[in-house]
Amino acid sequence: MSKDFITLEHITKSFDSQMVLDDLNLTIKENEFMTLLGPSGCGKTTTLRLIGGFETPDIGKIYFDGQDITSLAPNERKLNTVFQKYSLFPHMTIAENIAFGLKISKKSKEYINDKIKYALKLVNLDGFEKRSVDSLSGGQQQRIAIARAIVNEPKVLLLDEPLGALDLKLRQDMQYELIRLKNELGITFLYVTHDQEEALTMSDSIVVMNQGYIQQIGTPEDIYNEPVNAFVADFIGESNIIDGVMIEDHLVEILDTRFPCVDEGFGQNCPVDVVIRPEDVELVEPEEGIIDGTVISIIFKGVHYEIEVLANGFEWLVHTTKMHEVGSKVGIRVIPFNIQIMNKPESSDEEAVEVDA
Ligand SMILES: Nc1ncnc2c1ncn2[C@@H]1O[C@H](COP(=O)(O)OP(=O)(O)OP(=O)(O)O)[C@@H](O)[C@H]1O
Repeated sequence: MSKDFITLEHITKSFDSQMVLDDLNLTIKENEFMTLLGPSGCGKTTTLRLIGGFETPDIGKIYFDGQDITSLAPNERKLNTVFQKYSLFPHMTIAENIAFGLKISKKSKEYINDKIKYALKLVNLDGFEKRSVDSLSGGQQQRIAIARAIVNEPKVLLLDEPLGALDLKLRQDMQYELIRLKNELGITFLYVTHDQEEALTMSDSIVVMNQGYIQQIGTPEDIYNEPVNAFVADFIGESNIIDGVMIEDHLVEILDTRFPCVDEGFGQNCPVDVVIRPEDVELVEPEEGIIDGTVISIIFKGVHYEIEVLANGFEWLVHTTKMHEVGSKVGIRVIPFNIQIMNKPESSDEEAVEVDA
């Protein structure tokens, strides 16, 4: 198991009396690719900027490899940050851009030239030294920004939506490049995105945030398959989220219908949130399922059809490879294992969730 590398302890941060982070605790392991994921304004960038040294916490401590770095300036931390706007210097060549940090730290010409070659090779842009910034595509510029960060040999790369400006195909290519870089260089990555698919693809672990609180920390599989609450389930992938009542262990009632499930220990007649993924809903002949409904819309999505079925007043989202017709009657079946039961939040305010990082 890798050692703890960056630790945030009881971090609180406000701007203009607005609390943005409230008692945030987080540990990032060495060589981990950790992603902060959450809706706009939930505090992801602020968390990254605190670690990078661009903001100071009101309360709390930040440790890097055992050392308290809370009050160190950004250039005194062995971290490099790549922001969404890659901020290359337009009047410099690619080589000059990459060399910028190394020149400031007064490295020899030979060392700098070797590093430029090495970094360009790593980001698959060999031979681009003399090119101007203008002559590069957005994706190539982004790769140069990453190369510029890498030559400083940071132990940690902080990436704030670094692929946000790229089109889908380039994003996907760059996602693979970043994973490759992480594996080749053994750098610890802290990555910020609001794109759940990107987070699921790239991360060793995902931190789901909402309104300044951590909702869940886990592997992509954990977060997708075992969301701790309806917010996480809704944010990560599509879901049917339905009010329910736990009748007893292994039996939940939703939409006036009883569904067998595998959960237990909620107590009798406990109100719960029931989450069912669209790919886990099976459409069968009427009366062969647990509940009957009518197909109200069908969209072809390439790999599957996205179908809405109205059953007992609820519009079920279903992903299936089988064709159906709008207006047809269907039965809905869900195997007990695919029904996730969650406690309802205690109040409408988002609650902090105790997590083991
Ligand atoms: N320097 C600042 N001054 C005042 N308010 C700020 C400042 N920086 C951030 N905030 C506020 O703090 C909250 C969290 O911002 P933050 O940028 O951390 O969110 P985020 O999750 O990264 O959002 P996004 O995905 O939109 O970038 C927002 O309400 C934002 O307006």
